Amino acid sequence: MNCLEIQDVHKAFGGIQALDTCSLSVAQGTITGLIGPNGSGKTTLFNIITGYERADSGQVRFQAQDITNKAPDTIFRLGIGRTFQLTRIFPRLTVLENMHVAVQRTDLRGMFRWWSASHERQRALELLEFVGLHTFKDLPAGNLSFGQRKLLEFAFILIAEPQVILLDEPAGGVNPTMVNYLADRIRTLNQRGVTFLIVEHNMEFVMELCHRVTVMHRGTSIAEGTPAEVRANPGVLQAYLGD
Ligand SMILES: Nc1ncnc2c1ncn2[C@@H]1O[C@H](COP(=O)(O)OP(=O)(O)OP(=O)(O)O)[C@@H](O)[C@H]1O
Repeated sequence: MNCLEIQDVHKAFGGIQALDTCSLSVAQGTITGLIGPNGSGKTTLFNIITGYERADSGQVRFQAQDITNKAPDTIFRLGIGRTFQLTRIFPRLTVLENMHVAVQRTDLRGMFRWWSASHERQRALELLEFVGLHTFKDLPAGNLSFGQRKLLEFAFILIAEPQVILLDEPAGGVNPTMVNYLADRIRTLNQRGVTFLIVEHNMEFVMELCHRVTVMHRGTSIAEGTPAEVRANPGVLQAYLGD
């Protein structure tokens, strides 16, 4: 079953057609990679799925429900969490305080009104432990490395227990040990039933981690399959070489 379906989405920025009749689907319970050359429309597609950009036309469905152009907080509440290419943390607050801020953000406040302060703290600590940051909980988040900040952002979205998680370049600028650790956390969550859609330029990471891979080129999906199928597809190499 597909949990996410994108159908014939168009999006232009002025004269630039960022998405052009873009269709793809993400099967429930998979880790799906979204790859493609720079400027092929991957981040624009993420922004449209999560409500940060409006589609000019086309449809986005989540669990068979039309979510096209709904507000980001509505989509988040429905169960789609995402991270961004650049991290969004408060550097002078501690790691734990950053977790509390994440809970307090408007889009989460309504969902967790019933949380007591102690429950919130316990859940925040559990998630910090899950992403391996619990020993840093009392340090300013600004002291964290770039990779650790990405793990902290990952913990933010886990607060809401999303069914689908969209990760935008999770391995970009992150050292290899941290990349392996992140892959392990993604696999663990996937085994618990979370579906992933991951934009990533690190091919080794994508090919080892993902069950399915979709390739974008000039605003549309040009190939889809297992990592081995995509790797063997001559059209994919052509897209990267710039036809
Ligand atoms: N807000 C915007 N205003 C104008 N043009 C934009 C905007 N966002 C994206 N674009 C353009 O749309 C096209 C697709 O960009 P997008 O960032 O979605 O590609 P991408 O595949 O994510 O690239 P990258 O791998 O470099 O992150 C590019 O030509 C880009 O310059």
